[in-house]
Amino acid sequence: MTNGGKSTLTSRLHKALPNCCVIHQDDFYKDQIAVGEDGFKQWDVLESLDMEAMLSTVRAWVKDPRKFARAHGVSLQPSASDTHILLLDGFLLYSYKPLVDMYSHRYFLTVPYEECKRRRSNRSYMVPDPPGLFDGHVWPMYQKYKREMEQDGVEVVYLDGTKSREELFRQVLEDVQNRLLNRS
Ligand SMILES: Nc1ncnc2c1ncn2[C@@H]1O[C@H](COP(=O)(O)OP(=O)(O)OP(=O)(O)O)[C@@H](O)[C@H]1O
Ligand SMILES: NC(=O)c1ccc[n+]([C@@H]2O[C@H](CO)[C@@H](O)[C@H]2O)c1
Repeated sequence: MTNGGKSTLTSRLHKALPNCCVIHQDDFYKDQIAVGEDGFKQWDVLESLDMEAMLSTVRAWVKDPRKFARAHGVSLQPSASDTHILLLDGFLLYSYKPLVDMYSHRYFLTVPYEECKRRRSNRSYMVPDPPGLFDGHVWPMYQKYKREMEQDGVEVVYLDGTKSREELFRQVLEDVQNRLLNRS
């Protein structure tokens, strides 16, 4: 969800994991964002993101992670490990069918409504939120997509975004490391 702490956690994991690349969904916003029936620019709908371009970027990593890492300035471990990790950071990652089944791990950070609204009110996006956007658009869209995701049976590991940054980082790092070990 918005302001759950995704970018903060992603950045920590990126630094800690070897051979690790990151793709941010926010980098795939279209140039033109439509105005909806709710009267707001539709920042929080899937149609405002160029998901085909994001999918192509993910596929480029899948095809050749080394080449992808080099092209994105990620330094690779010269030695043994042939494990490559791609982190995706985004608020609508589990609502775009072509990507959903490609993930090996799915995490979902949540915070209560009040905390989400409080954090959001302290943020300054490239385009500032107009008055009423949170309750009139952001929150209802969050609820809609989350409901659809659950109805579609997409399995995610929910993370409590009110935990400290350190605790969240440790929890996910441990989980990822365990899964990587169990895989081999
Ligand atoms: N574990 C945490 N505890 C308290 N505050 C946090 C925590 N993680 C992040 N924050 C703060 O919450 C705000 C949102 O964090 P962040 O940018 O990581 O969220 P996000 O989910 O990527 O947001 P969005 O995608 O909606 O822009 C920031 O001000 C950040 O410093
Ligand atoms: N990245 C942007 O340009 C931008 C502009 C306006 C609003 N947002 C918000 O970012 C969140 C996703 O990270 C969504 O909730 C958007 O409303 C982003």
